[in-house]
Amino acid sequence: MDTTNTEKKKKRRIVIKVGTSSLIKADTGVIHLSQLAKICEQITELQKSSEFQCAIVTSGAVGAGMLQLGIKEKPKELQKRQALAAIGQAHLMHYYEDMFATLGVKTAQVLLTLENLSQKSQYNRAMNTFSSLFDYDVVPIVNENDTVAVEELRFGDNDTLSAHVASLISAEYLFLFTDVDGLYTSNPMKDPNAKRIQVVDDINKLMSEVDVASGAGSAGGTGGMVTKLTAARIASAAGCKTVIGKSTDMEKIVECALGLNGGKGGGEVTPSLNSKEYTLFLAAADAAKGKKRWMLSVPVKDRVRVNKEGEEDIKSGEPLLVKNVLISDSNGTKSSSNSYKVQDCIIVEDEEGREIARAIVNYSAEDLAHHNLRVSDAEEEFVHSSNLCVTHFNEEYRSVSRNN
Ligand SMILES: N[C@@H](CCC(=O)OP(=O)(O)O)C(=O)O
Repeated sequence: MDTTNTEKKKKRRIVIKVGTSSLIKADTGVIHLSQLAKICEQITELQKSSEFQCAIVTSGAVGAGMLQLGIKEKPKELQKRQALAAIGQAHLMHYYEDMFATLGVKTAQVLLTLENLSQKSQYNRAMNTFSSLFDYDVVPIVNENDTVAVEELRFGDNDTLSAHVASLISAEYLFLFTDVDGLYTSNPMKDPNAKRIQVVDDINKLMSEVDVASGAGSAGGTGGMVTKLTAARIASAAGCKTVIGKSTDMEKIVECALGLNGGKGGGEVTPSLNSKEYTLFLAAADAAKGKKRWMLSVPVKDRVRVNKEGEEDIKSGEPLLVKNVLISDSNGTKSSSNSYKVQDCIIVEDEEGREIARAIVNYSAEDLAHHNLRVSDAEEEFVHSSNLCVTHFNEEYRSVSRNN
């Protein structure tokens, strides 16, 4: 066979997010070295297989900073946490670098803020940088740039950051490793009837069935189940599958999800996955691309509800018209906090308040609330179709978008 013309095989990209609870021992506050070693070994195996390119999103900078200064309780003041992150980040990277160097893998530190990704030019720069890092066969180790992030432009938690990274690098899988073995119907520590959810293909349905708030994060971390669902929704819209599982089960989860043990499936979802100890979120059949994908990284300013007609239009790729946006009615019932401006990014909800899309709007809340505009400009586009990114996926949405 002529190998000179053989196309270079595209590698499968994977994002692995490791939470504070997996890296710092809760009782002593020290780095969990054996766990860190396991994570690095697992990633080394994937990276050296020539099939995968891996990025790590790691928490633990604040925890490592606390360890350095001998502080036992996480301070409430943001400023102090940001200082601790600055102290701990270098310490954390030192552990990763040492461990990976022993295993023969090179690493890079990438610190990002939501503000970076919300600027299209910086988003593109970051995308290209990741691409070059992968070409150099280096593992990017990502964290939020905690020291400079301002409140309104912070990811705030690394679950969300990891989903943005997965979207940015077109990852096939996002693994959210934590101290629980998946998403439960309620808190398994308190409710003996709590059941683990195996496969999720409709986040909105799931949110109506699950007591998400009960699955809060650990004391050392920031995220919980709510942030994991937000992450899964972003990743799914970007065409990436999300897995939530225990970091101690990392090896078997990664092997199973990626199809490394069975071989044949090549990582595709099979019914046999249903019996594994993690929760798998499926990806959108039609992943958002280009500008629509970038929109997933633009901070959301408000939420707006639409009627059934508006929902149908969004589903079939049509623009959202002014007349289909629900604004305050004569009883004063409001569908949004009315604070968005022209060209802001908002979440579009159905009549029941379930997220269906992200949108960049042509009118401000004030414009819309103005009666004259509503009557005369009802057929105007509130959002152009190129500025609408669907973030809700189930069978109905998939089959509609497939047919278009
Ligand atoms: N950027 C922060 C992590 C914030 C965070 O999301 O923590 P976690 O809930 O443990 O994933 C740090 O490095 O400490």
